[in-house]
Amino acid sequence: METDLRLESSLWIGNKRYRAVLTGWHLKWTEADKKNGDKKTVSVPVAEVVGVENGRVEILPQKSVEDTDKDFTVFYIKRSRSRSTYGLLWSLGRTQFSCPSRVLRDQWTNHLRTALKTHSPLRPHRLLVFINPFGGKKKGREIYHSLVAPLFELAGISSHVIVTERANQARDHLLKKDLTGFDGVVCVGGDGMFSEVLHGLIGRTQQEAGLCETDPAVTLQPCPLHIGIIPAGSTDCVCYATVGVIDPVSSALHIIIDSQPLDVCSVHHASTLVRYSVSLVGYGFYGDVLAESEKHRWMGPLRYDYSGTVVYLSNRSYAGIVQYLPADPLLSSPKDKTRCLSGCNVCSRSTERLFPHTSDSGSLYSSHFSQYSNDSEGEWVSVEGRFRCVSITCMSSSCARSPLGLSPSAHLADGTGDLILVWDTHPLSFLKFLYRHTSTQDQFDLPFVEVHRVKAVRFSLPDGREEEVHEGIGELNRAIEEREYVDTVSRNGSQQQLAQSVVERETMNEHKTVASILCGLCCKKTPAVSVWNCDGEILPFTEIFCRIHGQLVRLYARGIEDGAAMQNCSQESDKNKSRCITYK
Ligand SMILES: CCCCCCCCCCCCC/C=C/[C@@H](O)[C@H](CO)NC(=O)CCCCCCCCCCCCCCC
Ligand SMILES: Nc1ncnc2c1ncn2[C@@H]1O[C@H](COP(=O)(O)OP(=O)(O)OP(=O)(O)O)[C@@H](O)[C@H]1O
Ligand SMILES: [Ca+2]
Repeated sequence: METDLRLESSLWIGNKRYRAVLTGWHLKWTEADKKNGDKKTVSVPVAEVVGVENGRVEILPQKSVEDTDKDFTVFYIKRSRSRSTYGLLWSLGRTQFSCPSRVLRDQWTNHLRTALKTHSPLRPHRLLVFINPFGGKKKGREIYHSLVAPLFELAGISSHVIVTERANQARDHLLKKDLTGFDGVVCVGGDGMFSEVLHGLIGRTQQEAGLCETDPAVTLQPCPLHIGIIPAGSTDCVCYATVGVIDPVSSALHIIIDSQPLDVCSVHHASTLVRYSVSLVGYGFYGDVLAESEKHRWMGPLRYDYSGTVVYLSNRSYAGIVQYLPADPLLSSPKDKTRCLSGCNVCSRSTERLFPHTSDSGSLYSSHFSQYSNDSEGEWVSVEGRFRCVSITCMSSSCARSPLGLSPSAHLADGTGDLILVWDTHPLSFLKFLYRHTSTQDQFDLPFVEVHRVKAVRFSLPDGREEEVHEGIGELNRAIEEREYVDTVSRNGSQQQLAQSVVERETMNEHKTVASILCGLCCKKTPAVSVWNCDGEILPFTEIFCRIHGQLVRLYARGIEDGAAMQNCSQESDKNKSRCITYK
């Protein structure tokens, strides 16, 4: 294969002559008329070539085509360090080559296109795109059409675009409409839009597999369609934690070339499925911040800082019983100070453990899944007391507020979650814990903080506590519970019932806000229970059971690329290098 695709000739860039070589894995060009010591070689991995066009072509910021006979343009991934984050920004690199003849030009473009097909056969061809026109700064439509669509076109990807008109439209579409021919689903929006797509795709996959999502013991079927995220929301935590930067062009380029499995946590109450989560299932502080922030939506993203301050000053802690099933401690630890970066070994080994019959389990695209296998599990552990917060996260949950995240050493795809227990403590100590999230200081190195790598968690209230539940919150929960039940039944029922459930869910959201506002106004008492924050949604139940499903979905991403680590890649084999070369 390598020899078939090999092509070597002189090419011109501007008025300089280069020796260009296409091998199976790389396109390289070296200045020809320089002394050996001054010769610089640019090497682009074929896996990072986005597209090849005849003529002298530009794509961004505006498309322009000069249809000349002897020229061709190669577009590829270019990296730069981001000032504000740890990940690397990707942009579209472009080089225009001139050939001495049209025949040679056609030979180059044909060889390059064949190399792309051979080495990147699993790139998406057709995508379903949902744009939330109201997410974040309300720029979703503009971002997609000006920055993303031109890149998809260049990469030969066709897309069907739906601008949503209501909440849950994307989820409902994925649950019931024909998805034949689509390789993946892209959401343009924030974590809320991602969550809609996540629920739609997981639900659809289980329906088609005839599996019952409500049973926490069931091994769920991994989703065959990939999910892509174009960040255009308020927090964009899932994008930040899986790509390392909040940048629509970087994300569009990842959608074109990448694949990354992701763990998902299912949250259950009694025998119902409540929700799925990938970033935060949090009780106490984070639940209270979310509930408080719902009253101040008009503040935009700032509402979280305002609500965080209000909740911090209210100085609350909550009683609870936390039971957890520890993950195998020999595999990794949340305190091992490692980071899950692109090509992470812990995650690759987990792929082999979770799907042992997959032949190419370590490769970028392994789309066949087998049954979930239990490794050496420990015994359930139970702790009881008062907590400032109880958080479960399947990944680091890094975001702009906390660049290393809730659990800096958590892994995207190792089949485990991290349980963070913050025991009741002095307000200043708790502030110290919160503040450490904003720096590289270890938030777990505090005497009132525990962190455990887990596979499942159960939370319950101590005996008698339920009766103490604050009236307003109790009412709120009952109202939501009723509607959530209707919603769950409807998802497994007829289309008419499903349509009914959409109306019910929207009313439920209004009830949530009204009930919490009334509650805040009518009563100054500290509530005995908090609420759960599940990826930015308030859960209608206090007693829950969570289970981590290893690599249940796949994103168009590759995990965070670390600038420093990239430069250590120079000694890698050609195949690995294709994932870590830096362009200057
Ligand atoms: C002194 C500075 C302390 C800064 C503390 C920063 C901690 C930040 C931790 C961020 C964790 C994000 C987890 C991701 C959750 C997402 O799935 C979800 C959906 O988008 N977002 C939220 O629920 C939104 C939740 C947003 C939570 C923000 C909490 C902000 C706390 C501010 C506390 C200020 C205390 C000041 C006292 C004087
Ligand atoms: N057309 C629409 N009208 C109203 N709501 C919508 C629409 N489309 C999607 N939504 C809902 O809007 C919510 C927030 O959207 P999204 O996550 O894209 O933006 P965001 O700015 O990050 O959100 P948030 O302000 O909640 O952080 C989602 O939960 C989604 O269900
Ligand atoms: Ca994980």
